[in-house]
Amino acid sequence: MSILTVKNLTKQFGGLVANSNINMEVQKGSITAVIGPNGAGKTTFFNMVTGVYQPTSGEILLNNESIVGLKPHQVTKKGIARTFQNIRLFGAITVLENVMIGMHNHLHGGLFSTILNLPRVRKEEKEARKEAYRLLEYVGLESFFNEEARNLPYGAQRKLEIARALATKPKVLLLDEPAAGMNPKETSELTKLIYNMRAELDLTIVLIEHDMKLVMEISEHIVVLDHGEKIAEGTPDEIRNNEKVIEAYLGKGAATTAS
Ligand SMILES: Nc1ncnc2c1ncn2[C@@H]1O[C@H](COP(=O)(O)OP(=O)(O)OP(=O)(O)O)[C@@H](O)[C@H]1O
Repeated sequence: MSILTVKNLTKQFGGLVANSNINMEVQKGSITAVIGPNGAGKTTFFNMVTGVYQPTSGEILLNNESIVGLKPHQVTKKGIARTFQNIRLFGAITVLENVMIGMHNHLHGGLFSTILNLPRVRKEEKEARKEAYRLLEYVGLESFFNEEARNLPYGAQRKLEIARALATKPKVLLLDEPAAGMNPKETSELTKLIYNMRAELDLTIVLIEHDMKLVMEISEHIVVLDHGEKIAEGTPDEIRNNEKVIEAYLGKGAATTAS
């Protein structure tokens, strides 16, 4: 069953067509990768799905319901969360507080009740802290809970972004280059985390990634973009051996090196 469907999705920036008539179905519970050379339109695609950009034309359906026209926070509420290519954390507040920010979409206490320090709000905040800590444990960052986010090593900051995205209780998680800047040990931990999240949290995961070892190891389905167009899609084996993809992106050694 397709949880996320895009139909003829197009985005133009002036004369530049960043996404051209993209059609795609993301199966519920799958791990899908979107790959392609720099400038192929991958992040633009994520930006449309998350409401950051409005498409020039085309449809985006979450569980058969159109999400075109929604603002980013409304898309988050519908169940799509993301991380960013350039990490976007609040550096000067703690790791735990960064995760709590991800929760504000489903907390009830408004400004007035917060100012009045109502018992209901205090209780809610206490529970939010507990839940945030639990998410930090889940991604393996609990020992950093009281650190300022900017003091975390790079790989840990990437994991913190994932914890914050999980705090919004998503159905679909979009990861934009989650392994960028990670060392091999961190990448292998990340691979495990992605697998576990999908299995344990009933998630569908879509990732943009240049690390082909990770992509080939983890994805069930791969979509390849080049110059804004979808040039191929299929299983890792099909993509690894696809002439067009080898030509545009993977290079000649791909069939042997990224296995
Ligand atoms: N806000 C914008 N205004 C104008 N052009 C843009 C904008 N956002 C993206 N583009 C252009 O759209 C094209 C696709 O960019 P995009 O960032 O989606 O590529 P990408 O595949 O994510 O690349 P990378 O792998 O380098 O992150 C590029 O030519 C880029 O310069």
